[in-house]
Amino acid sequence: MNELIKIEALTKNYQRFKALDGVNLQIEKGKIIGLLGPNGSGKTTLIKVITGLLKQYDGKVYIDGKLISYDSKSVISYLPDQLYFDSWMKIKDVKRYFKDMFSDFNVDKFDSLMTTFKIEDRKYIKKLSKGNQEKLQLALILSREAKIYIFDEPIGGVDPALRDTILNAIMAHHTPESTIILSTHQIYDVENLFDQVIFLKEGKVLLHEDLDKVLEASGKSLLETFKEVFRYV
Ligand SMILES: Nc1ncnc2c1ncn2[C@@H]1O[C@H](COP(=O)(O)OP(=O)(O)OP(=O)(O)O)[C@@H](O)[C@H]1O
Repeated sequence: MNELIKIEALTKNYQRFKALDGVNLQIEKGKIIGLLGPNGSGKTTLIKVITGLLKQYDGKVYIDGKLISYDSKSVISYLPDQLYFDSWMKIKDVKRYFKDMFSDFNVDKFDSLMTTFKIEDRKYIKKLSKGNQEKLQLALILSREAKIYIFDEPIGGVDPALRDTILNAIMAHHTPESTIILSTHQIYDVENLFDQVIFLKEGKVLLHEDLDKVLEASGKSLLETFKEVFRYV
């Protein structure tokens, strides 16, 4: 089965505000997908639904062929953008925690990523720089042998050199069996990585298409296309 995520008529209201409005999506395996849209378009809300953090909504969400449930977490590797660690925790503690929590957590992969990122095990997480915290988060996500990897702004607020390191690590760990969903505003840096893009606007899917087709139809870069589609009046 090629379909890893299927979403039918998904609507999410926050009180009377519609954050997601009748979203239908089918996401296949083996893809790298850019989830793009302006501030407030519903990207994080959609990610929270797919990852099971938000449970109150209308519509149906299937993960790996089954209606979303607590078990769906076993095929999705995701960390919320705000990570909360106790002040006593060192990297080796969070590694142990992940090993206990997720049977698919690959310790060797984690250690190798931390070596690549030059971060030592005995460091306190709270004392890491923002960039190193981003790298730790990335290593935790990538070290699971999951089917779906979701990144919400993995390169927000990091320097351009680190951006490349992070994007290279994501690319290096991608397999034909897994799908990556990457939400970002840094379109210029990532547009060559995507197989497909999803444009969200005011809670609706404006476009879900192969990147090649989008570029061919517009005759412009993805960044230029994005700016044109979402231009503020
Ligand atoms: N808990 C909440 N209560 C009320 N409104 C919310 C809540 N969470 C999100 N919203 C609203 O829902 C809309 C979609 O928010 P969401 O965070 O999904 O957008 P986004 O596309 O991820 O934005 P950004 O690019 O700025 O991160 C926004 O208008 C936001 O203000």
